[in-house]
Amino acid sequence: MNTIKIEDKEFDILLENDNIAKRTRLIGIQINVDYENRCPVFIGVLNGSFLFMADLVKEITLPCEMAFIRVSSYKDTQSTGEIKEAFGLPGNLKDRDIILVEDIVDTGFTLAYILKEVYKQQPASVKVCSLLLKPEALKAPIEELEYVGFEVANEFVVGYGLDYNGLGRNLNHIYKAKTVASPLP
Ligand SMILES: O=P(O)(O)OC[C@H]1O[C@H](OP(=O)(O)OP(=O)(O)O)[C@H](O)[C@@H]1O
Ligand SMILES: Nc1nc2[nH]cnc2c(=O)[nH]1
Repeated sequence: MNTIKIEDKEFDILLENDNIAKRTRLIGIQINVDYENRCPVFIGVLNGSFLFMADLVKEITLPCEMAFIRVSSYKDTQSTGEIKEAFGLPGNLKDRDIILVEDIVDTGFTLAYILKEVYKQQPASVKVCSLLLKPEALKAPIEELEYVGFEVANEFVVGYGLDYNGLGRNLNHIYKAKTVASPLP
């Protein structure tokens, strides 16, 4: 199906699962080469990364460890902005090679927060592997962003782990929100 509807919103297909699988395989091969003779720790950022993380690590032939973290956002009572909190970050990352796995990097705020937390533990190295990147939405460059599956336009996407109002994470393909044509003047 090339067009789907989730609640009030229509989506067009953007990336078919075959295409995602091929790109994931290539990224896995590259990581196997880059981390030869090392034992990286893959840290998936929940919820969105769960399918990509699962498919990616199946391509990894190195000895490696895995963990998942969850980042929550909430507003502080002093109205000084949004505060994030990370749950589940392993506490033994000193001198380890870390690969953070994301489904999407949009503004980059989530990743900036996670990177700050990870560096507190003095890891040997930190790289980021994200299936999707929205270059036009990124607020500041992320030098750790080493592996990117696909660059996408600044449009809302859903499927293969990514949700719309909690729905659509189970979709096999990735879809983009249909733009509503503005009425003629
Ligand atoms: O670059 P940013 O603008 O910070 O956006 C990227 C983050 O947004 C999504 O997570 P979300 O907070 O929606 O949680 P989810 O993974 O549970 O859907 C996605 O999984 C990234 O972690
Ligand atoms: N589902 C979804 N989550 C996001 N988080 C940041 N950008 C997006 C997006 O385009 N789609």
